[in-house]
Amino acid sequence: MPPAPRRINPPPTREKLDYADMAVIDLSKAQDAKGRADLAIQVSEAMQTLGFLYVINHGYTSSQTERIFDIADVLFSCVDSDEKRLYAANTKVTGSHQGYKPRQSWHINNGVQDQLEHYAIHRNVTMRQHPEAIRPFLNEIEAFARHTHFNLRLLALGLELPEETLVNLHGFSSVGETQGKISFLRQVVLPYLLDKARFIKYYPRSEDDELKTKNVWLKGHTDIGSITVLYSQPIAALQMLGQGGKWKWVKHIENAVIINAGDVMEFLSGGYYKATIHRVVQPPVDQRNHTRLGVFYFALPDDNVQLVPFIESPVLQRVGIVRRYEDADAPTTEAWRKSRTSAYGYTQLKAADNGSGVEEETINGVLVKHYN
Ligand SMILES: O=C(O)CCC(=O)C(=O)O
Ligand SMILES: [Fe+2]
Repeated sequence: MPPAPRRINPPPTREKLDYADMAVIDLSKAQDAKGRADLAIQVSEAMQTLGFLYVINHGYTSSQTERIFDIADVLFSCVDSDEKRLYAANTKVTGSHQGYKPRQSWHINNGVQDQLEHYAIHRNVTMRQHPEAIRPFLNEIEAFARHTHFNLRLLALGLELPEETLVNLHGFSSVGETQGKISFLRQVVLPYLLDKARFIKYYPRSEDDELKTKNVWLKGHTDIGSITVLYSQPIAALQMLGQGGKWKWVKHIENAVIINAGDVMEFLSGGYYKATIHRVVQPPVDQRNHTRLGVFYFALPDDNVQLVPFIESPVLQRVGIVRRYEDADAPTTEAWRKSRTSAYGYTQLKAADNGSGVEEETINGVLVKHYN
């Protein structure tokens, strides 16, 4: 394997934080059908309540995970600013994140721009050119992206869909059959063939920026796609909006991944799986002054998929479907992804009428909220 500079993280914080009580899904128990059925129930419950869960024993060893973080940092530490400009995503125009997002391109609050840089790579790593320093690692990034298939089986099982069908569908790669009624399996399994890995590096900010934004680094939001997979790392900063409107910290678990559903999953599951609001804030005192590196996997269905709820699911037939729009008005993934992505951080948000401090925008007829 080509060498990558080693990146050393600080130890986990010693501060007592108000942590979210998230379910821990142990994938080593997924060896047999009974184990998988039990896990599916746990996943389903977690997705309907907190909307955030941990997965452990996901098949990557700690050193494999560390290696991915080292590789991710190459994109930020080993590429100079001229070359970064060459590979800029130009998200506002393209509605796509592929490439670099430079620091200070999104508005956070009170005139303060973000201090995070990110790089997104499509699962098919050959789709675009990448900076020279990262080229030796593209095979490993592709393997990493493929590695994340596992979550979907459990999420689909939670909707009482046949497990074997899912397994068989893992090799499914055609995206041309999207006319007529598309099955949920296809909509939810397909994403893993089509979406992207994203690496984010957050830089410490000035005291002035901290004051003006009340320590918010990335505003409260729901994710755009179906599922986000986030590799747990020790710098505390991620918070989710818990029941009762209280922000809870997400605790680091060594070599766990954190999974949450996004808007698309909420649409497809008729509100059954919740897209939970989360944000990033300044880390606790003993972890400030460090950069914070994040490794993510964002799943999105194929661009042609119309985001209508999966009416075949026995679970949804029992509990009922909550629609955010009429089926006839449902956006395609492409329309949703492009308008959400190009608006994020760039549009002027409107304060909600109820004085709650929440800001709003309307995307494809769906009200999208941002929290401070
Ligand atoms: O940095 C994190 O922990 C979360 C980032 C996030 O929410 C996002 O990129 O959508
Ligand atoms: Fe997010």
